[in-house]
Amino acid sequence: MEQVICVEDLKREFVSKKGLLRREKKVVKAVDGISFDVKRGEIFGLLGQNGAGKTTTIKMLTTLLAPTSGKCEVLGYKAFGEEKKIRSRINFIFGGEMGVYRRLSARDNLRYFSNLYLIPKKKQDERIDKILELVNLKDRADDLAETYSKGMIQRLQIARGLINDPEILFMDEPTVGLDPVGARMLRDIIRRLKEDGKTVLLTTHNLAEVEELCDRLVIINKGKVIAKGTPQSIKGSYASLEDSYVELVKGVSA
Ligand SMILES: Nc1ncnc2c1ncn2[C@@H]1O[C@H](COP(=O)(O)OP(=O)(O)OP(=O)(O)O)[C@@H](O)[C@H]1O
Repeated sequence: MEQVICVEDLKREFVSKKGLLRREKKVVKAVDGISFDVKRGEIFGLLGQNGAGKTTTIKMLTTLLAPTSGKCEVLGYKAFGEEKKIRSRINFIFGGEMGVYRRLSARDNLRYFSNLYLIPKKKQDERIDKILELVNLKDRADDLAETYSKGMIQRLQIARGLINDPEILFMDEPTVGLDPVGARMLRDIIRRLKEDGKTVLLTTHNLAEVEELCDRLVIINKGKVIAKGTPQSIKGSYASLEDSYVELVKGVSA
């Protein structure tokens, strides 16, 4: 299978000033030499405790943040240096309620983002209808987003993330704050994206979700990879992936 993400010994440091006179430098190694790859069509999980370096990694992969060093390639191009070749072919969704206009309907939100991506007017209606259908928003497509539930807003965010028909969709905690029904609907959508041939890289703190959805995953802790493989291989002889995860994280923190 074709590799669409390749990360090797990737590092990102942040330097901040501390102390009363802000003369002391503090270096945070947010991502400290991680390596993994993602193949086309996979649902790939990026897991780790708060502050492990997940968002920093996603920002580098989505061309929003420059690495300090290491290899960070997406669709065969350098995420920093060749970002123009990547941007039109990927998209990302961050959990929470940012990224859509609440004073517009779902349809108008999607028209707006279609225009930003320079999607020809002729193609827009067909694509928007198809996406609204996929995320189960067709019935409410013309109501203002401010009247939507949290789950509907989250689905509208996914719709926004699909507007450029991306080959890779990055999702940072897509089911955060959703009730069980809403979260399940979202997982169904993610599975349908895979059936459609898309690659999905997601972060989540929900281990059952990872077990259910992900083909492979990597667990990072303090910027370093502590485990990678299929949910089954990481679970090993533990009763659940969660048990195995807790032991792994405890092991490196001891
Ligand atoms: N702009 C920044 N300046 C300084 N430190 C930063 C910056 N961005 C992130 N960090 C630090 O880098 C480390 C990794 O942060 P990151 O947001 O990548 O973690 P995360 O795994 O996404 O966490 P969470 O699950 O809480 O979202 C943390 O220690 C964080 O404080």
